[in-house]
Amino acid sequence: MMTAPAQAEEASFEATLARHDRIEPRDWMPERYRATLVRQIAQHAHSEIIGMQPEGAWITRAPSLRRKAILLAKVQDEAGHGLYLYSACETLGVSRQELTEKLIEGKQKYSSIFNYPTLSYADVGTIGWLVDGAAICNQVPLCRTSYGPYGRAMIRVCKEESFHQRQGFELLATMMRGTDAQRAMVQESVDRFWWPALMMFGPPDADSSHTAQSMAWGIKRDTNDELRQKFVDMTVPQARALGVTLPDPDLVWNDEKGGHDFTQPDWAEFRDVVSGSGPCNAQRVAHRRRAHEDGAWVREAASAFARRQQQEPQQQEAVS
Ligand SMILES: CC(C)(COP(=O)(O)OP(=O)(O)OC[C@H]1O[C@@H](n2cnc3c(N)ncnc32)[C@H](O)[C@@H]1OP(=O)(O)O)[C@@H](O)C(=O)NCCC(=O)NCCSC(=O)Cc1ccccc1
Repeated sequence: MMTAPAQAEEASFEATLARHDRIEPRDWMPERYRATLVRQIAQHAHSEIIGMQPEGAWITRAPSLRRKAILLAKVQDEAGHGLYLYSACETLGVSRQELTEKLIEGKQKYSSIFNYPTLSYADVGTIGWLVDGAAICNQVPLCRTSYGPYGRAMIRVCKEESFHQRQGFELLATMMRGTDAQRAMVQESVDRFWWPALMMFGPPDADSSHTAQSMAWGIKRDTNDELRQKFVDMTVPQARALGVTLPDPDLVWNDEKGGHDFTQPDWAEFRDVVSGSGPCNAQRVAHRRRAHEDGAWVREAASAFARRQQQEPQQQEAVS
């Protein structure tokens, strides 16, 4: 039996959701709401951090100084997105340290897309165009998510992602104006990334364990299938403008539904990748673990410095 104060708290939580208002860190929230947010925001933060690897691998091999500067800035933005998201998650009572440990122990997920390799420089453009394009489709509605710190983090993230998407499109458009070999490189890259990009939205609604509850709580604003459809409809005219073919012969406009019909990705492959058997899962997590371990001395030095500053404020002032 719920006590009267507990009932009042729950009623206030429900009323906030009904007004499409925000739940803030100090507000009462059901434990399952909190746990769902920690799961989703942590997965999102880990995706940004692991997502630095496939593109980061090309920084030293960028074809020009201009492309190198652009790629460096993009990868750096992704680190920033990871940090905002870890901060949003910390408002729910878990530390970044805890979340990082869960990631490197394989106890928390990150997006399936980053378990595929980047085999050519065109992949940098395709990731910008398709992967950031899918991320925008998914994240713009999350600016209206019911948890305040998550929604506010999404606003800046989306602005940067939309810039990333345009740089990817511009890179591919430049290659498409180049040689036959460059055009073939773009097409081959799009052929590889199309299906994994469709998987980014998660399993079909009928197999999605969390969608119904997350929609009821206003954490998610659209279902996985709705967002996938939006992504396909948005991408088809862009592919036409680029002059690339999306690798789905059954991709056609359907007047009746006002959207495209398209082939579903291979959901068995998705399950394999999510459960750890994708082409790069082991490599991605090992790399993140190594970076975390190699950075231990920096964390220790920063903590020692902060402790010393607290202990000797006057001395510090005198030095500065
Ligand atoms: C839509 C979904 C991803 C999944 O819906 P939900 O309601 O949460 O789950 P649902 O019941 O439908 O699924 C059942 C199970 O399957 C899991 N699973 C599902 N899909 C995936 C997947 N694709 N990969 C791996 N796992 C997936 C799901 O966790 C659950 O497992 P669990 O029960 O926990 O064991 C949602 O969490 C969301 O919107 N997240 C925020 C956005 C976000 O995280 N974006 C990341 C990309 S950011 C980016 O790309 C930026 C960038 C660009 C370029 C370069 C670098 C960076």
